[in-house]
Amino acid sequence: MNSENNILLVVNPISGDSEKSTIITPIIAEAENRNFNLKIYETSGEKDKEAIDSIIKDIKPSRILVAGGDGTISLVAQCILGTEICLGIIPAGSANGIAVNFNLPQTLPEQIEIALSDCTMNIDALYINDHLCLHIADLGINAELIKNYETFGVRGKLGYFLQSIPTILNSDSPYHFSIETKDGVVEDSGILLAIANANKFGTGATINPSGKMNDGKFEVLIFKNLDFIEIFKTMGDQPDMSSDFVHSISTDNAIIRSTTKIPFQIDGEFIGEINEVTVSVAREKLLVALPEKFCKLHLS
Ligand SMILES: Nc1ncnc2c1ncn2[C@@H]1O[C@H](COP(=O)(O)OP(=O)(O)OP(=O)(O)O)[C@@H](O)[C@H]1O
Repeated sequence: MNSENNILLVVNPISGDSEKSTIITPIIAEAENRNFNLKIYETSGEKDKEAIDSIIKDIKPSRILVAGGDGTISLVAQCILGTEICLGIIPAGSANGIAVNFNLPQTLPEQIEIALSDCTMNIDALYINDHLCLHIADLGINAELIKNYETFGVRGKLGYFLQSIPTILNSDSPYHFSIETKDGVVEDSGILLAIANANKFGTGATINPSGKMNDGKFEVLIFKNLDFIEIFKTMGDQPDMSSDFVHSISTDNAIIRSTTKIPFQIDGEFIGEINEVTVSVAREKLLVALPEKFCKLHLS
């Protein structure tokens, strides 16, 4: 049984290269306003999961707020998946792909309001080769870009931009993929294969407009080429992309194979170069506090 008034705030002090006191102080004030008992845990990068599991056991929070990036959100999600503990997101990372997907507002007071609100939804999580995925994983040119970005030294959007052209020029794509689902095996080739639980990347590009995060399914999307007109369309919320540009398969289970090893990333973290990926929807859901508009769209 969770203690309704106990709330945990998990802060990653290094995420997004930003000072966190400007986030923590207003959260402390709002928790006092609402008579919550707030405990703060600062991540160290070492054994954080064990430490958070132990605090959860100890104070039985009804909610955990995360002030960090996608990596910290994923860490907390692993601790609370399948429980009644609600996740509240205060985006404070470099890319914030998960927050962008949920259309979280830009200002801190609005973010705190949503993170503490009763507008909650149980969302799907995916297991991909034993890693948890809440957002989007992909094989190909985007993962290659993330790998190059991580070793480049220039952070933020400029770093991605500076890496994008050499990455495209030096890429081994197109790659050949075989996608096995319960409906059979599909063969296709492309520059990028995305496994999408969510709708859009942290850049705002909507690659999976019809995907729902609470339908027990995910989409495998094979992008065939670098068609700049089609890529431009993804900047809208409901892009009507040509089937010559993207091939979409909706499923709850898949094994994806390729003839060569391909760069692979999950939720913005470069995993390595691999040629086989097994994906399934987790039986347990993740309870998240979200903007009303997002919940309405997904529950309609
Ligand atoms: N105190 C710390 N010192 C060094 N590294 C830390 C510390 N706390 C957490 N980390 C590391 O931070 C990483 C997670 O960062 P996170 O994803 O939250 O932020 P980000 O990378 O800036 O944002 P995003 O994932 O949105 O791009 C993990 O690798 C974790 O081990």
